[in-house]
Amino acid sequence: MAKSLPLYEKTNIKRPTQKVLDVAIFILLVSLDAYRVLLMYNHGFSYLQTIAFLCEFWFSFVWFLAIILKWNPVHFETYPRRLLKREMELPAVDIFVTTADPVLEPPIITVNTVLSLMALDYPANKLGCYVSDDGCSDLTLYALNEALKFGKIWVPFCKKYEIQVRAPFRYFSNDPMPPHLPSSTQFQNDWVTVKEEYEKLEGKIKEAEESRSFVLEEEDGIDLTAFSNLHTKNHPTIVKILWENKKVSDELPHLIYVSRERSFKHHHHYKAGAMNVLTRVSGVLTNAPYILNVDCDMFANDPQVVLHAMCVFLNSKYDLEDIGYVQTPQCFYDGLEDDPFGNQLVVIFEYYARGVMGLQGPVYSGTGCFHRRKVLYGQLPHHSTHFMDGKAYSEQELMEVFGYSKTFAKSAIYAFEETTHGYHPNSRFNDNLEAANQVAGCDYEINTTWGSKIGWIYGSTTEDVLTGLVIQSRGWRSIYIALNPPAFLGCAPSQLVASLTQQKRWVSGLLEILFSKHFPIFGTLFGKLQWKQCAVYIWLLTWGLRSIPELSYALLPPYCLISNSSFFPNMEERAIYIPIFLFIIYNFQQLLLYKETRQSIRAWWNNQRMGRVNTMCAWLFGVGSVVLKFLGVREVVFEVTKKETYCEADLEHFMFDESAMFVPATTLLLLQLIALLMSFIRQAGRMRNTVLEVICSVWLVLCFWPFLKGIFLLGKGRYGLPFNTIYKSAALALLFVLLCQRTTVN
Ligand SMILES: O=c1ccn([C@@H]2O[C@H](COP(=O)(O)OP(=O)(O)O[C@H]3O[C@H](CO)[C@@H](O)[C@H](O)[C@H]3O)[C@@H](O)[C@H]2O)c(=O)[nH]1
Ligand SMILES: [Mn+2]
Repeated sequence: MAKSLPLYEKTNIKRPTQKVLDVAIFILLVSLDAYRVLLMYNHGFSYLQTIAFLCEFWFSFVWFLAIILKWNPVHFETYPRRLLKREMELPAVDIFVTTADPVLEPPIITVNTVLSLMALDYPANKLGCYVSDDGCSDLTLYALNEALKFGKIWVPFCKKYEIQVRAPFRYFSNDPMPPHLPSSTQFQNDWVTVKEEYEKLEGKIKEAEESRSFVLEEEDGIDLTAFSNLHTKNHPTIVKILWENKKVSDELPHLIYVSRERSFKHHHHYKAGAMNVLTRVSGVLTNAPYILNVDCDMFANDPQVVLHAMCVFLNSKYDLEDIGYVQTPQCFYDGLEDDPFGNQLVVIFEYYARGVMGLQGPVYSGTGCFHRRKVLYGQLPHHSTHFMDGKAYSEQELMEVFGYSKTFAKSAIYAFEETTHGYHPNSRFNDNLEAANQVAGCDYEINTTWGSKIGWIYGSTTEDVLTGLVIQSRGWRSIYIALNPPAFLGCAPSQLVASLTQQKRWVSGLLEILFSKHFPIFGTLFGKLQWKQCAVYIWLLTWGLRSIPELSYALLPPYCLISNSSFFPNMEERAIYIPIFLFIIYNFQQLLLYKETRQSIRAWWNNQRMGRVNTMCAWLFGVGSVVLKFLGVREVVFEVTKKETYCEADLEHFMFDESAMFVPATTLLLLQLIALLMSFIRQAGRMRNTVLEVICSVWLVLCFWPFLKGIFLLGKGRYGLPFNTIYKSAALALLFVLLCQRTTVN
């Protein structure tokens, strides 16, 4: 009987080769540590050996954490057809889309994401789509409203012909009609009409963007006066119901625009603040028991994705007791060939996310994630109705936790009970519009636990990881589902600077969590974070710290070459095989990962090179910005990534700007070159004692090759490194050389 068939199956993935290599590398690392200790034991203390030891010890520690993380990879297969066969009412889902800047995030991108979500294969009366606009732009509102009109032909078209890709810009991107589509004349006519309509929509939005003037027709019933003369960082709440579904399952889902109140007096907590506002606004309007959230560029690429997620949640009552959220991987469209900036994250999601799935479950990564509302409201696992933090709360007490809106407190009670259709199925939005405006206000959170215990947690620019950590510390598990083709597709930064800025923000955000009261070990000691999961979080949160040992280690070869010393075993010692094997096996393993995920050798090289560039540029500065934050000098800010609908050719080149981020990498490169040159002149080919140091230096030069080009292209527009960066780096490099020589004299 269909009813008894499970909605998902969990299988363990076997990766014996990877495991063997992982362990081999770990043994080699430990041997290297032991070698250093023995050396110092026998020959006395040395600064050089101590630094080398500390760095290598750190690398071994990180590797150990990574082994825990990757050890039990798991795959989840979900069966939406079986779900549909179970004759049950599907639960409502509120969908949150966040956008923050109409220039960096062009409205046409947001609109496509919204259209893909409105066209999902799920009863439309069960979906509510909320768009948060932190840019408070009438252009975004206008674009959404136009998109809604187009949606009225797009959604039926997609459903009628079972179109797979439901973001129109992707669907129509191959100009001729896709070959695999039905060939009936009716379809072809429809296809042409819909395409024309989409082009009109695109045209209208483009024109509005360029001319900054547009009119909403009277029949739209939307008043734009709220936007006139407002400051985008200081304005009242604007909530617009663009579409209210009249409980018809094949109509369009609800569509609501929200621009929360902003004021100079209140911190707005970036995306986390926006998500909390959406949680409350949706709470008083639809109050669906499940929440899906995506960034504005992450369109739904599999129309059945909600059904897939529901397979996990609705499989059995037992699952509902402790599954908090379901995360899909972040995948990107139009990735540049061979991933020049190493930001496609394929290996991270395939090996690491699947690995964590075998533990307490994936880390929440901000987009493409389904949460249960009551989990965000602070409920503990294994407590059904009405409980938060294990206690029953009255409406009055709920108002103390959730803020002064009575309507919201009432809705929270429904949320804890997790009724399938959400809140007050018979009321209309208009009845609660006032409450919606109220809960989106700046001061609403004062004296509540929003951002500290409930909702999206404040205090980090990677609010996603922090929120997931808090949820998992309460004992919730999470599930990772990786569909093929990917459930959501978004836009990865297509240029070096944007990519580094993103890395820097991630790293600072992660460190903000590491040095907060949410330090994962507390979650294990005082909460319900499993210890292996704790190791995963430590591995992740310490990303930025890695830049310090990596930088120190990268300085050792040039130091030795300049000062005519060595820190690796020399040719006469058998211990020389340790670093040699380490280097070979490590790179072989990495190559294998790229081969297994069907990426090219070039992609491996680019990623490993970007690994070094990221640590030396972005991560180091990420550490710096957190230090400045803790010194009270400057807050860490959330710099939004620029999004594009398509990528120009020629982007695979490194393009530089005036940013100080490029100084450490350029310095490091110059140092390797000077050191190689000096040692070559001094030893004239007799480099028996420093073979490994030379190899390391050459390897680093290869990693920073694009910077070398940047030096030669000095002044040639964005391809060259700015003069400023070069002379600062040269000065630093010379200083280092002088220091090295002084220490050898002594
Ligand atoms: O004040 C703000 C700043 C950002 N955003 C939104 O946050 C999302 C993510 O911003 P983006 O610039 O795309 O950052 P990414 O680094 O690409 O985002 C990843 O990393 C973030 C921080 O870890 C997560 O929040 C995201 O979900 C995750 O996709 C976008 O939809 C923005 O519109 C806001 O709503 N308000
Ligand atoms: Mn993004």
